[in-house]
Amino acid sequence: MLIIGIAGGTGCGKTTVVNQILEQLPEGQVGVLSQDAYYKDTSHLSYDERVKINFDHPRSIDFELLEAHLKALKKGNNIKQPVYSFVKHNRTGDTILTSPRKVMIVEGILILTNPELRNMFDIKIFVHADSDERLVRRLKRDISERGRDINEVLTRYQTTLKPMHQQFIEPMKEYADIIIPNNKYNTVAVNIVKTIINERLA
Ligand SMILES: Nc1ncnc2c1ncn2[C@@H]1O[C@H](COP(=O)(O)OP(=O)(O)O)[C@@H](O)[C@H]1O
Ligand SMILES: Nc1ccn([C@@H]2O[C@H](COP(=O)(O)O)[C@@H](O)[C@H]2O)c(=O)n1
Repeated sequence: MLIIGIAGGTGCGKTTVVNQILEQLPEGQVGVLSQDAYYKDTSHLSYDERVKINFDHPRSIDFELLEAHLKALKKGNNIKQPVYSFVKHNRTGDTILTSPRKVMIVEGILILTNPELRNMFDIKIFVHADSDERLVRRLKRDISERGRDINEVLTRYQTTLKPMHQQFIEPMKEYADIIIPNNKYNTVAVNIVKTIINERLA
């Protein structure tokens, strides 16, 4: 199994890059684990308490479960990937049955901060977009898709997102094998990653 880790700040385009990679590749050969599915279970908290969580700090992620799932897939076992709701700030209780594939992609803002997980990646990719571009994208996406308003996004950006990005995410570039500049759609870089994957699948 070839395991590719794709990191980068919120709104840099990780999900978009993953979807571009998956386009035209043979169906069922490449699987995806999203760090967002591994936000810790917060069922014991009220909604008002959940809203206040710092979702950009590594402690908000259930890395133990993510690592256990990746190890299980590597051994050839199926896993049940949790489904997360950005509206409820919690897991929904549903799961998605995920089978091992020849190539597994793990994507998320903080996946390179965890040394055990980082060591499992054969290729580490960091997607870069400037912070103003990421903020604009995040505003548009969170308002249209994640049930937020402008005040929520900007307050979260100033209080947690920006400082956590500087403290935990940006320094992870140091570990990257490939940095994809993504202020604009970058088909050249995506095609290079696709070529590497196709070689593995051949
Ligand atoms: N290169 C790009 N140029 C313009 N918009 C982009 C680009 N990449 C992604 N987007 C848009 O920005 C938003 C955030 O992208 P997404 O892939 O969800 O980022 P991430 O997964 O890193 O948070 C989405 O609405 C997406 O369509
Ligand atoms: N309940 C939550 C959980 C996370 N977030 C934000 O999501 C961002 C990470 O996801 P991307 O798809 O943007 O990489 C992260 O910056 C968290 O602030 C949230 O808003 N609510």
